[in-house]
Amino acid sequence: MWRRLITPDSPPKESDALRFGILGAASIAPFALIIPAHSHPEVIVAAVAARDPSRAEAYAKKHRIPTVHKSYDDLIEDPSIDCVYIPLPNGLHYEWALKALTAGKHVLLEKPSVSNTAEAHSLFRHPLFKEPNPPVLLDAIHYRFHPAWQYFLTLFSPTEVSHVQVTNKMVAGIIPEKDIRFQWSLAGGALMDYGSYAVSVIRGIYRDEPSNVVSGSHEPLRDGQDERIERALSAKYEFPNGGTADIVTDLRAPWTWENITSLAPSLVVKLKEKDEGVTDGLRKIVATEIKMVNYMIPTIYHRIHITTTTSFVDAQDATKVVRSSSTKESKTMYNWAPTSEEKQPGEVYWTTYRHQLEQFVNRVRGRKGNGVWISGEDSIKQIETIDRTYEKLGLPIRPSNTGIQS
Ligand SMILES: NC(=O)C1=CN([C@@H]2O[C@H](COP(=O)(O)OP(=O)(O)OC[C@H]3O[C@@H](n4cnc5c(N)ncnc54)[C@H](OP(=O)(O)O)[C@@H]3O)[C@@H](O)[C@H]2O)C=CC1
Ligand SMILES: O=C1OC[C@@H](O)[C@H](O)[C@H]1O
Repeated sequence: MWRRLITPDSPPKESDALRFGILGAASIAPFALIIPAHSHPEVIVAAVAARDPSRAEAYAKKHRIPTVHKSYDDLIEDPSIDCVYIPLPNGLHYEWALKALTAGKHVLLEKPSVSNTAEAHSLFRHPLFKEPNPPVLLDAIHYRFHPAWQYFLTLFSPTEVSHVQVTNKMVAGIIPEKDIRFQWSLAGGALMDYGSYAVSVIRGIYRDEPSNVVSGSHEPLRDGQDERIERALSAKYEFPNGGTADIVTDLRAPWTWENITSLAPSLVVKLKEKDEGVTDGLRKIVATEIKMVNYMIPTIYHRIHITTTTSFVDAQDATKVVRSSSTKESKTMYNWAPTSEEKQPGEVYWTTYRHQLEQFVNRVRGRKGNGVWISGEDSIKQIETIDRTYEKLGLPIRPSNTGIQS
């Protein structure tokens, strides 16, 4: 299993395999595309371009990519390329996605899809999507494609949810201060980066948009540095069903025991308590809490803990708990359930990125796939929630390199 995470089975490529090009010699590309492509018979990573061609050469050699283009534009104009993967800094996503789509390429776009709401509207509602045979564009929120996440969503109905807590923290030292994530001009910030997963999690769990960003706070990268860029951020939301959500994100959290032990991003969903009526003067209340450990890298390890607490309270005074007991079940889902009507392709060693690639290729090929997808409207709402959060906290909306502003 561990070996196949890095060196998965490599079936022969089909003669009409899709040819992908990568913009930038980015750190995430081996995990998000190059390794997943090995096990996909319909995907070839055919080309890469970097601002510095010698960097692209070295990257191509290391990852056995046959073609190196002199510039991002050259790669996009290469008629042999079908799909472009864009792992550029956030602030460049809009510009290069639009260029690639306009050139007729399908686009796998790293998260967060764009810098702000205006860019999101302009990109995902672009007139080119109304033309016949439009290209495919996917906002790469990869964890949503894994069976563990899809299984987790079947454990409750969104209307039952009363509270969600999501924590995505990294300890200091992992991300250097000069990183793209801390640069204003490149649309950096903790909420744009690790925090964007937390935003997508709460929206995915409620299957709705927050009715209100209630409150929040943030911490700057370091005193005296660009105050528009947050190192850490927390926010509270309300949803139309009356439920709430809290997100916490930090890209340089202090090395406390609590932060180290919470490195695997976790989330807790509390369901609305169920009142099961009164018998012999006692009211039965059932409370359910579902915790998912490591929703982001579930292939390596994950657990879904379901705790059900049944309490009997005085029918006249609910604060008097007469007796209470809990049961706990733990579940995992490393592959699609064998009982599903149509067995989905998948292996236990497939990462979230590999599952994502499977569905991306299905869309490009016009195949139904398993139905897991992120629509353009979903991507717009994701960015709108990020912007609403910044506004509530008094932080500026991230800038656009193309002049498009909210
Ligand atoms: N899906 C996931 O799990 C993850 C997604 N990401 C997302 O992927 C994107 C890239 O992240 P990551 O790979 O960590 O970043 P890197 O810094 O490793 O890569 C970014 C690439 O962007 C290019 N680039 C172009 N212009 C600039 C510029 N002005 N400054 C810096 N780099 C520039 C560089 O390419 P060149 O080689 O041409 O110089 C560089 O290789 C981000 O949007 C991030 O949010 C990141 C990590 C995980
Ligand atoms: O997308 C991401 O996921 C993993 C994090 O380490 C990273 O900062 C982020 O860009």
